[in-house]
This record gives sequence, C-alpha cells and structure tokens, in this order.
Amino acid sequence: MTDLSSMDAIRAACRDLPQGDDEAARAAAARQATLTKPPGSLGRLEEIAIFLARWQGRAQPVLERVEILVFAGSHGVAARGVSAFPAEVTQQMVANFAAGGAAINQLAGVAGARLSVIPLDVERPTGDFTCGPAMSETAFIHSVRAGFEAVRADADLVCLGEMGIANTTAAAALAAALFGGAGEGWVGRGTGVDDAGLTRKADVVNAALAFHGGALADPLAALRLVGGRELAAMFGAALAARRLRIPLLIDGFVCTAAVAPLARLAGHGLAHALAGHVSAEAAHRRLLEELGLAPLVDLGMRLGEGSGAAVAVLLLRAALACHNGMATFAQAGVAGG
Ligand SMILES: Cc1cc2ncn([C@H]3O[C@H](COP(=O)(O)O)[C@@H](O)[C@H]3O)c2cc1C
Ligand SMILES: O=C(O)c1cccnc1
Repeated sequence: MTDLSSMDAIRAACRDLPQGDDEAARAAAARQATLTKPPGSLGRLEEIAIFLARWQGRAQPVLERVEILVFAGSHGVAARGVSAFPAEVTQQMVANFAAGGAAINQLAGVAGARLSVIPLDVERPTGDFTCGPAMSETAFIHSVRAGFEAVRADADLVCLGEMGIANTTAAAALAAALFGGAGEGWVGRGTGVDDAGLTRKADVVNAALAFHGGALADPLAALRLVGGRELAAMFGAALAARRLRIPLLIDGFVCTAAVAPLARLAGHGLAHALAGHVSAEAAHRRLLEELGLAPLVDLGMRLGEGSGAAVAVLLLRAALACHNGMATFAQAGVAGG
C-alpha cells in the first residue's frame, strides 16, 4: 500500500517512481525492425508500440482493458464569472454521463474503453482561490487518494478526463504557478467566454498568484491551493498508473495541468504518459512544450471529459494492430529484411 496520508507522504511517493521495462522496449524495437515495411515507415505508430511495450513490460502489448476515468468537481471560483456556463452544469453533466448522453460516452464506445465517472463532493465547491486555499489538506488528500484508488492494477491503459465548470481557470492558475508568467499567458476561452470573460479569467489568476505568493513554489501545494478536486484526483491517478507501471493517456489543458506537478516533483514523473491531443484551449500547446510532450492529434477539440484521450486510443490500437499483426520479412518471404 502506498502511503498517501499526508502532504509529505504524497511528495515522497512522487519521488519513488519505477522506470519502464527497457528489455521489453528493446524487444519491441527489434520486432519492429523485422516487420514487412521499410524501417521507420510507420513513424510515430512504431514509437507508440515501443512505448506501450516499455510501460506494459511486454514485447507485444495489448489494449484489452482500457480504462477512461472522468473525475468531476465543483469550483468556488465559478462565482467570479469565469465560465460561459453556470456552475450547476457540473452536476447535470455527471447525470448525463450516467445516462450515456455525453460525448465521452460515445467516444469511449468507439475506443473500446470502459468509462468510469467519479464525482468528488460535487455539491460542495472548493474555496475561491483568489482569497484562500481551494482545498484544505484533508480535502486535497481525499481527492488525490480517490484518483489513486480509481486505477485498477490490471488495466492495460489509463485515460484521464474531467468535468468541472470553471476548471480551465484553475488549470491556468496552476500552470502559471508551476511554470511562471502572468495569467494573460495561461488563460483561454474554455467553454467560450467573450473578451470580457477572458480578462476576468486573467485577473482571477493574477489575484491568486498575488494572494498565495511563495506558497505556490511547491508543486503539490500549488495543486492544493489553486487546483480543484478533479485535478487532484487526476494527479493521484497519474501517480498510481506510474507506480503500477501502466501507460497513461492524458487529455486536454485541464488534465495536462493537473498531472504537471508530477513532472515538477520528479524529473521523469510523466515518462509513462502520452499526450492524446492538443486542445484548442490557448495555452495547451505551451504547457505540453514545457513538459516535453508531443500531442498525438490536433483536431481543434476543446471539450475535456477525456474526449481527446479517447480519440487517441484509436491511434494506439492502430499502432498495436501493425506491431502485433504484421508478418515479418521471413514469414512473408519478402526480400530485404
Ligand atoms: C455542457 C458542457 C459539457 C462539458 N464537458 C466538458 N466541459 C468542459 O468545460 C468545463 C471547463 O470550461 P470552463 O472553465 O469555461 O467552465 C469543464 O467542465 C470541462 O470538462 C463541458 C462544459 C459544458 C458547458
Ligand atoms: O482542453 C481542455 O482540457 C478543455 C478546454 C475547454 C473546456 N474544457 C476543457
């Protein structure tokens, strides 16, 4: 059992991370070289197959148990007029997920993934982080643990998603705390705020940076002070996946900001992660660049819910279909291998 009972225990767990399986990755790369195609001709599909081999610890990885975990949380900062939608949409969308009516229900279906939606005290918004902490240590630890415990040890791939009106503002504040710069450089239109809304978002982020000051220098404290329950849970799930050596597929701006503290706490903290997509949220590309992550797809999506990760599962399936299903030069009697 991983001790996550205090901020220090979580911090320690983040610094004690297993590496991937080099042997399996080497064997997968060797297999790629024998398949009936010019070496390297499948580009990133080859890299994906080798990545999955490394983090599943087998030369021929599988995607039989793909888990999409969508965490939901409510934000006190929603009262500051930072979203184009009212705060109650968070709970209404949780009901919509349960009824099968959301985009992620459809995308999980085509991705062949199991969707789990985990609401985190959605009836209780976090604190307004412009004038206090978003979460107490107790609430934060509870959310990190909920995320950690949502990861099943037998999963072949974990995909993360979120629902929480106003959470693009929390994500922008977190990104600013982790990587520096003012609110203007990290906010985007989220659900579609107008220019005045965008200015309000930047003002809210700047107010949070000024209020919390030096306390934000610690990545874990930053996640607690300006994040949200669903962001803390995504962080906990990313940590669990890493400790279980399960590959992780991350989603858009909010998800990327939530897991970024893992990379700030341990240099290779996100080595088990692929970026499913780059969202249209203004600062997502910048955030991915800060983390050295190259997104798999760029479809102009800006939804959240794990939707970009779910779409990217299709590419992972394409990569493994070739990796596991193609004939070798020797098997096919093709010259030149
Ligand atoms: C109907 C609806 C469904 C959603 N599904 C995801 N989001 C996305 O939008 C929210 C973040 O944007 P902002 O910071 O502007 O509030 C999050 O809930 C996110 O998951 C949705 C938003 C709405 C309105
Ligand atoms: O990229 C995201 O995560 C995102 C963008 C807009 C709205 N909600 C989430």
